[in-house]
Amino acid sequence: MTRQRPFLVEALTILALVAAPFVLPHLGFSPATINRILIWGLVGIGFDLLFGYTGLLSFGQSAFFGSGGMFAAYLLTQTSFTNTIAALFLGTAFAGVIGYVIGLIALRRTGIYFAMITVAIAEVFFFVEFNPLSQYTGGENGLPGVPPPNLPLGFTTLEFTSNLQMYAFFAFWYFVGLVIALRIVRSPFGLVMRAIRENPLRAQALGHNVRSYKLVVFVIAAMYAGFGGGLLGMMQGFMPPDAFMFATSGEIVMQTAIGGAGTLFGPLLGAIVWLYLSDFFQTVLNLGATWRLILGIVFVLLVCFLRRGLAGAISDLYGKLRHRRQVASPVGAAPAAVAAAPAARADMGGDAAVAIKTTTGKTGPILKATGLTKRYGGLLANSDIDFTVDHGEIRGIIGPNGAGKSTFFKMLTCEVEPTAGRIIFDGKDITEMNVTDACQMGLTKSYQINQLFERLTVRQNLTIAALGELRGKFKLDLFRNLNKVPKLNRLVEQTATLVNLTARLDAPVSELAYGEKRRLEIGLALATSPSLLLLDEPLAGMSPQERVETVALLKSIARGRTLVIIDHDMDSLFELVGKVTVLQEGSLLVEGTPEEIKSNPKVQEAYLGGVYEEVA
Ligand SMILES: Nc1ncnc2c1ncn2[C@@H]1O[C@H](COP(=O)(O)OP(=O)(O)OP(=O)(O)O)[C@@H](O)[C@H]1O
Repeated sequence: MTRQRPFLVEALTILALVAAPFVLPHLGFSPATINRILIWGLVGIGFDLLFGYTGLLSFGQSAFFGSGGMFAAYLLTQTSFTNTIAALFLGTAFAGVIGYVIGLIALRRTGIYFAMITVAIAEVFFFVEFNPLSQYTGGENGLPGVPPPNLPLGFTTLEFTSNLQMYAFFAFWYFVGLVIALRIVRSPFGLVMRAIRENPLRAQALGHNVRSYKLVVFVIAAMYAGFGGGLLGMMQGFMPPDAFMFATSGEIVMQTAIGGAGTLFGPLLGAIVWLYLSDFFQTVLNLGATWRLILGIVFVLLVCFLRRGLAGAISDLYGKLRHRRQVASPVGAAPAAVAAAPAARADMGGDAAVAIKTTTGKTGPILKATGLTKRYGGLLANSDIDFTVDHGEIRGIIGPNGAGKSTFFKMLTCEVEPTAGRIIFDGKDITEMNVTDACQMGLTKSYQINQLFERLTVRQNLTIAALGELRGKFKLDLFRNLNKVPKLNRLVEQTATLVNLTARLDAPVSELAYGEKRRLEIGLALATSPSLLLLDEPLAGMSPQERVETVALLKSIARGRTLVIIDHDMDSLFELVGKVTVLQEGSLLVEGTPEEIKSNPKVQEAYLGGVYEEVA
């Protein structure tokens, strides 16, 4: 895994939080603005987990911000409740419950539809706060009289009444919120979140229950928002109804975009810029309503020119400086790289048999499909196919373009539901199963067109696949250290060795050559330790040299495994497989050994059209 300096980020954050109330006032920040920045920064951490790390753009945070804040304020102003910290946590829990219910609805859709549902939800909450629930929320008056935070210690009660005391209280909770979020993003759960952001369909196909992961992150983000809402009420001594306004959600989104999504610190930096400028334009320059126009222009400029936001720009600059320093002192850099290799080998522990499963010595069919049919409207992509694969078999599937090969694979891996027919895998009927459960059972495929996690490294890609195998389809291991998952490193490194990517483990996928990406595509499927692996055109798009290398690789992968391979490169395929199935126009034409297929007149006529004779 990547080398990290433990607690460096946390230590720097503490330093910055301690220095801020003494430094920022000299730069023109009022104490109230500084406190407000912390609240927005904290709410933004939750939003960043949702948007920056999991790729879910929600405009509904105002609903949770308002609900959590109102709940805490209601307890403290309308009941005999006096414990502010308990009220904050109850407000947070309330926001979490609401987040759970809304998440169940909103997460039924993805992309723009998900975002639009969250907009609608924010509006519904705004309406509900002002109308049916106004007797509890104070309607347009909000709830006045919220006490400042206090901490009962038994013998005395600490009161946080002055701006600086409140700052200390907010900074403490900001830090706690940050540490929790850092633990989450460094956990196996956090890596699956990034997988979902990059390629949710592949994450699903690698055995992760994407919907459950999304729901948990949605609830976490709602809880951060609810906690922030509670803090706002205490800071202002009044819970304002405009917490529920859509503008609240909009500001969280904009501040995160300015500061940099997927960084955790981005929302705080964005809040610093946003709140400072809005104060400056309104109170120092007295721009009247024009401040919104100018702030809008500043927002557009920042987002256009700093694509990864302020935090992204700072991290890019730091990366460049580090790179320059390494180039300037190559002697110092080399030993580190060299040292990494033995460490990796040591991690393999010389125990190559442990992680990736091979065949179990079973005999007989591992997969049996009968009458498999897929209809797309009027088009019959697959028609009444009977197909059996035995344990330990290496099967090839060929057929002209459009013969229905990929559709057939999609049905076998439960990516698409057959129109008719049944699929029995390892003795179990999986016809109506989903792709995640099929993968968990040990049936998966590599894709004809690469489906990788592009912005992550090779190691992270393989880790995502291996996590599905080692943790099951869902695990709430939010605070577990990714480096401490048993067998994980070994499984990742064994897979990298199998697909010849050991030297590229820490390279971002976007920097790989095409052939390397194709090998990683196979590696992702392999890292799930499938008992039956389907490879959809593994040689597609490769140069002749890459094909030769990949065929050699596939031969070594094939040892002790059960594989079905689709490919158009018949010479290579016939070298690899023991038996070939030929599809034509969606139907099974013939099955046989490569020699039988080569000489079969039906195949010659219907599929090869004599071409293979020429090649042979
Ligand atoms: N989602 C879909 N909706 C409608 N038609 C589809 C869909 N997927 C595939 N088809 C059609 O089904 C037929 C079989 O497609 P499929 O991709 O399975 O063929 P193939 O043998 O894998 O082709 P190739 O070798 O070019 O990849 C084609 O006519 C294709 O256009």
